Amino acid sequence: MANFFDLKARKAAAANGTASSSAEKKDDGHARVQPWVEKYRPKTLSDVTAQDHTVTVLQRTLQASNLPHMLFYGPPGTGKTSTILALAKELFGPEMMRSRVLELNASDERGISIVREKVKDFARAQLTNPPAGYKSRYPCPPFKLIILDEADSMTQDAQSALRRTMETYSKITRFCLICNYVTRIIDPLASRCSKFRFKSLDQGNARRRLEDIARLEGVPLEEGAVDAMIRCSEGDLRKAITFLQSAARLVGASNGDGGGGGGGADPDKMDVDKRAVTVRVVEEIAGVIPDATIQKLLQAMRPRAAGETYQAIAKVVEEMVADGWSAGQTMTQLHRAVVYDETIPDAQKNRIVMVFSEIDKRLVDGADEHLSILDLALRVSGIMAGR
Ligand SMILES: Nc1ncnc2c1ncn2[C@@H]1O[C@H](COP(=O)(O)OP(=O)(O)OP(=O)(O)O)[C@@H](O)[C@H]1O
Repeated sequence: MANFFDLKARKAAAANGTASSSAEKKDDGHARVQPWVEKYRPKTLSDVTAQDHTVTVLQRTLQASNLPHMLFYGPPGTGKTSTILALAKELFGPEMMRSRVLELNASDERGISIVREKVKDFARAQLTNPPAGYKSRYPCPPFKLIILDEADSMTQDAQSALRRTMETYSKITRFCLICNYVTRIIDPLASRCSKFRFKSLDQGNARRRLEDIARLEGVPLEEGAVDAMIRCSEGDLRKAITFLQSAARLVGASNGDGGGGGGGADPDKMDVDKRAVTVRVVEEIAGVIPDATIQKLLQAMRPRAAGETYQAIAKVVEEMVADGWSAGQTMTQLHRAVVYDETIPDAQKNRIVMVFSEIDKRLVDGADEHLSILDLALRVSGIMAGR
């Protein structure tokens, strides 16, 4: 039964580790670039990092060959999809994955008709039996698994319809709902599931993973580059790995094709100075304004003699606009810089935050970016000066 769409099949193949190197070659013999997020997607539960509690509980359910309905929730890029795919693979084995697992997540797969047709059809379908001898390698328990990624984007009607399907076919079909916002899952559905919270990856784990990938791909890293990837990705490991791959391609620092040949760097072939991934390259790819620029703006906003403040701020803002930095990005980074600045008293920070929210709304309403940032900087500067 071909339950996977093309995309899903490719994703699952990558998850299964079945994307052979020959499959990565185009007909003309050139290597096709494989996203490192897929290449390094955890293949087993024990490959999943930083989600120890969840992994331990799931490993127990694996030993018991039984699964409850599950709800995985948490921020993007923290391993939710990888975990359920790894679990499914360990439970059913690669051969039976095709007939026992249905994964849906595309944006057009959220309406009630999908739940009524595709999900229900799969949920009530007879189980196919594993080939002889297969069970000795994989538990392959007598149920199927439906993975609904981005379940928080399902309409309320679709979620209500799902509730019934879940109940009716629970003997032969288990569900795993995946979402970022658990509050968007209706209560009757959430209460039928065991909930697993995925947390943002901490610095240590994210660093180890990124450094491992860089080593395997032969990517030299400037000091601080991994920190920059972690900072710019805000706990989203998918984003961080993508930054690493994009940066490596930009500086021509990965082995072979940029899709990675593995095996580590060859120091003889590599001009480390020229080809290392730098902090600046990472920040550029991430669209992050250099720290020095934000500090310059903050410096201009510090209290100074009357009349000079406007000139100092206007000059920096003008340079930033000329460099193409967006108001949104400036606001995000300036906000962080101000909030973490211990020299600014809390009472002032409270007032400053109000200014940020006001300007943010104004920008959403379509106000001019240059003028809005200028206004923001001047008003925050005024508050910092005690006015
Ligand atoms: N905990 C983790 N351990 C190892 N790799 C991880 C982890 N989290 C994320 N990754 C890496 O990031 C990629 C994306 O992870 P995954 O798709 O599982 O995230 P997700 O939580 O399902 O994200 P989203 O909510 O955006 O769907 C994986 O292919 C893997 O390379």
